[in-house]
Amino acid sequence: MIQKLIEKIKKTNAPIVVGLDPMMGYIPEHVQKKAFGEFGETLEGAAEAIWQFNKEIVDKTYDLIPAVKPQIAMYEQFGVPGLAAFKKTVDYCKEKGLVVIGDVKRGDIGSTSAAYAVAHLGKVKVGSKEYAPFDEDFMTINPYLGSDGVNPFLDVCREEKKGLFILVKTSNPSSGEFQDQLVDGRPLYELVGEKVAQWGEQCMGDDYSYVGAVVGATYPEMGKTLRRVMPKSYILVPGYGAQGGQGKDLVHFFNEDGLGAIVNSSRGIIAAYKQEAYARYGAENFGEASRAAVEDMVTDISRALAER
Ligand SMILES: O=C(O)c1cc(=O)[nH]c(=O)n1[C@@H]1O[C@H](COP(=O)(O)O)[C@@H](O)[C@H]1O
Repeated sequence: MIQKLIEKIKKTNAPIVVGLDPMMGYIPEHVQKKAFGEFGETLEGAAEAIWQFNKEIVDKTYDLIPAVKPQIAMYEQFGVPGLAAFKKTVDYCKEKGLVVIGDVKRGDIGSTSAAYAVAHLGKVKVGSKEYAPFDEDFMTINPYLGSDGVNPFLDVCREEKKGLFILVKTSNPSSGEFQDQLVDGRPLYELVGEKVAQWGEQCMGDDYSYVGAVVGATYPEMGKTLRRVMPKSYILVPGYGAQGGQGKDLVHFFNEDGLGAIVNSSRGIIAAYKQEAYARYGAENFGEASRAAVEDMVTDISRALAER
């Protein structure tokens, strides 16, 4: 799957991910109204609104981008219908040829991690049959429990040729509270980065491992160090746009080959129509506004990479 991701990045010339985080407040009135008209103001109505919103954004952007990252919390809050909308979104994006990164941030003791790995990347046995329940291409995981909590994910990745993005240094303001603590004089995130590089060696594609890392765009200096610590790991970089990250902050997340990083923007793309820069599109044309925001993001990152 890392190979497919790299091929798609090269083909689109766009090392970006559109984050499908459909909070209700971002879904235009007319989409909500139609869904509620059909299903009422119910969890089913909310799930339908989410699905219609996602579909329009995907239809308007899929030819420009390699990958999407649906964040499961935004769906889960609407219960079982919300999760069905998550699955429908995953399947539709795959039909459109996109790589799907399930942002599910799992991780537990080994036996529980194994079940999470099966749910999102692998296959579950039911009697004599096997099913791929959510079937994303990559998933995000939290490594806080250590190797025996991570190994079940690595096993499923090797079997299925799928991939992981492991939290190393997160983009949020408090991420330093634990992640920057010094352990034998070195920050914890660096030790986790080293571990990701080791786990990644067990899961190598041609040039890159299919075990990647998450490092926030909001910490560019740390990104520079972590790029060196994990040379063969793809870095998923959230924090662009709504959290303040810009193209110029991102150049050190990339390797010399121009690969090695993929930058996520969620609100900056899916809620573009609410921003002044794209207000001319109006809520009716929110998909077109997202397309314009994708084009601007790609230009910003390409320019920064060309100038480095
Ligand atoms: O794993 C992630 O994707 C993630 C890690 C991190 O450190 N920071 C972070 O913002 N994210 C996710 O990336 C997305 C960022 O959304 P925007 O700030 O709207 O672009 C959300 O889905 C977050 O859950």
